[in-house]
Amino acid sequence: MDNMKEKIFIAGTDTEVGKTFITQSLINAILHCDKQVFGLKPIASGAELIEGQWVNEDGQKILDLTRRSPGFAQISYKEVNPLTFEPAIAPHIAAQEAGVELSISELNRLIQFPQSEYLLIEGAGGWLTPLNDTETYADWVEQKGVDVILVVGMKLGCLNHAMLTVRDIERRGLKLRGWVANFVYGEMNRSEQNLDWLTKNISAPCLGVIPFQESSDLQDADIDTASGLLNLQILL
Ligand SMILES: Nc1ncnc2c1ncn2[C@@H]1O[C@H](COP(=O)(O)OP(=O)(O)OP(=O)(O)O)[C@@H](O)[C@H]1O
Ligand SMILES: C[C@H](N)[C@H](N)CCCCCC(=O)O
Ligand SMILES: [Mg+2]
Repeated sequence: MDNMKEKIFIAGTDTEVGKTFITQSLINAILHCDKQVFGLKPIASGAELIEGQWVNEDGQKILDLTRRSPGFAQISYKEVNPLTFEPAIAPHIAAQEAGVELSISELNRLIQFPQSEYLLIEGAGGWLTPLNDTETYADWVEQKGVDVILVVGMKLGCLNHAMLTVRDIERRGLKLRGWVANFVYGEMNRSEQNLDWLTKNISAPCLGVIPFQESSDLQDADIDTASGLLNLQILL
């Protein structure tokens, strides 16, 4: 029986805006509600060889949390991150260099959505990250018809990045479930006014405002803090 309630793609206004941190925080929050959740990082670039396996940091972080979910303690790295490229560059270039096909059909071949109450899928880079010369990651999301949560990296320039992304998500007929303001770059001038503008201009709800976390390497405590600031009501 299909017990899947929610399938959500975590998009960002750019690379390094906190998609992984917010994905971890969402998984953590869902686990605290005693729900089953599986995190996927289908495509990752930037990896190191560990015991004969290419491992990406995002993939490992999402695997570690997913393994805490009921029934998923034994899942393998590849189940979370099937496509891993060594250099930390645009995935379509990394794939080309590695002689690996990166396409919608290849994603569909490699990824069978696991049976889980919640499925969170972290993208790579921004919304229109290419898969190849003709397809983007967003095209795959559109084909799968999954809902989207957008992580906005709060900085000067993010209003434009956020609205371009929101408009393209909506143009594709996808549902934007909400957005998260992540102060990943530290303080921002006129942050309140910027938050206010985003709130007025994005029709989907703001699920949380996450302050800059001081720890140099984000730990479980930071994930707990962010989880506590996320409003999951729309998902539960
Ligand atoms: N609120 C925050 N406060 C402090 N540091 C943060 C915050 N959010 C994220 N970071 C840090 O910023 C960096 C980028 O975050 P993260 O890896 O989650 O970005 P990303 O959008 O997933 O990037 P990618 O496109 O590579 O997947 C990481 O070092 C992370 O620990
Ligand atoms: C390596 C990096 N951290 C991400 N995983 C991939 C970023 C892809 C960006 C593509 C682009 O230029 O828009
Ligand atoms: Mg990431």
